[in-house]
Amino acid sequence: MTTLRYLTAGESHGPALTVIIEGIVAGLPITAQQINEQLARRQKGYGRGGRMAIEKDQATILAGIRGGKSLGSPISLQIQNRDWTNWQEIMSPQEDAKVEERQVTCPRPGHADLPGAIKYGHRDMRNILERSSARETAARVAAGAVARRLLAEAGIHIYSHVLSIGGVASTTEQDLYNQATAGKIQWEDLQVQADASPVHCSDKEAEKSMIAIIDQAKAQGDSLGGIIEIAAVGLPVGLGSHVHDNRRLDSEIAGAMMSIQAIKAVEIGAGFESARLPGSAIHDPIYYHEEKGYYRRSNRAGGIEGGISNGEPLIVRIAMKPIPTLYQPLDTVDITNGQPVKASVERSDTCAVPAAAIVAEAQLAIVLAQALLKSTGGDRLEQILERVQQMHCQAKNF
Ligand SMILES: Cc1cc2nc3c(=O)[nH]c(=O)nc-3n(C[C@H](O)[C@H](O)[C@H](O)COP(=O)(O)O)c2cc1C
Ligand SMILES: C=C(O[C@@H]1CC(C(=O)O)=C[C@@H](OP(=O)(O)O)[C@H]1O)C(=O)O
Repeated sequence: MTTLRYLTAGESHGPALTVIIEGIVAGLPITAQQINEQLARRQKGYGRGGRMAIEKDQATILAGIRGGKSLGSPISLQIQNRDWTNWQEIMSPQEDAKVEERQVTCPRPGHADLPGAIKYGHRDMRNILERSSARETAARVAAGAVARRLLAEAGIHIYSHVLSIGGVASTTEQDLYNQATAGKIQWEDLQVQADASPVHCSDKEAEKSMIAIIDQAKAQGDSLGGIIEIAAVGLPVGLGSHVHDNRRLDSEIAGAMMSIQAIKAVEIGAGFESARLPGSAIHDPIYYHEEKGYYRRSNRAGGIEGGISNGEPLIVRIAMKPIPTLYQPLDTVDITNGQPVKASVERSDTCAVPAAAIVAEAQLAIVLAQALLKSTGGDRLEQILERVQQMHCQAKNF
């Protein structure tokens, strides 16, 4: 069984982020430009703070790719932090680093500052925030870009859009995914529209209200979360398994989504709605067509039954909490003297929901590539692709 794994390293204001991806088969065409396109998508989005004006994320390929194709060896990627030049004396690994500067001693409610400091015994909570920062998601998106190249070869594509920000919800956006699921509009067109929108939502009316509410939150020193929907199409039947807890595709997806900084809830298909309705209104009746094989006319299961992909589009929704750093900070306690104070203010985003959508696409790509490699085995791309074709044929002719 081929396993795909990855490991990131890097502090937010350190010299660079690094990611090593192991388990990508040989022969996968992949370029730095394709990785950089995904990194650029993550950097867009209305409501981000000053840092995004400093960074221009680009991946340097250090290992595992030669002549535009994967070798089968671990792939190593690096993304420079341009902001490092402003932090090198403070963040230096050398003993003479100016660690007494920019110390954080007033923990921000909602961030990892206090529990992290207590756990690791750091009196300067910068030692926690540097790694708990979602800067690390750039490395995940780079890994996800490699995974999505593999998926694309196998005919699997991933899309996302924003459904709501700070409670301002689009009334039509959800319907677009329903129409795409029903084959009435193209998924690609939807993605182009979402990518062109500053809030990653194709509903222009909702976009205006979302921008207005972000502006308002910023003016008030507040922050906002929101809801994102992610879809994967082209999956063969049979990714994941019902036989063991950690082989269920839905459990792997939920874990990956919850691993994204500030994501607090995950739904697959009808999700929480399915608790409200009777079985007759929730489960998707099964039909058979000579050309298509088995299919559904609805997709409330969101493409997974029994922990296994059923061939329908995979639909995942996630909720992001508001950014914890507030320019009008909440009450906290100064850990140097136990006195009540206002929380530390670090340069911060007001809303990062559009960026989190791209991170969620990357996480989904990684989980699906892992599941694909587990089901297909193989060491080279053509072996994977042959097996995927076989899976499609077997499902159709079952
Ligand atoms: C793309 C992205 C950007 C973020 N930007 C900020 C930020 O500027 N300031 C901040 O305090 N938190 C930001 N966050 C959220 C924190 O990283 C997150 O709230 C923190 O890790 C604690 O969340 P947790 O309890 O889910 O781990 C961002 C999250 C994401 C996904
Ligand atoms: C750097 C990124 O996001 C950062 C995530 C983040 C946090 O606390 O999570 C805090 C901010 O960092 P800084 O204080 O350096 O501006 C964000 O900018 C990024 O997405 O690349």
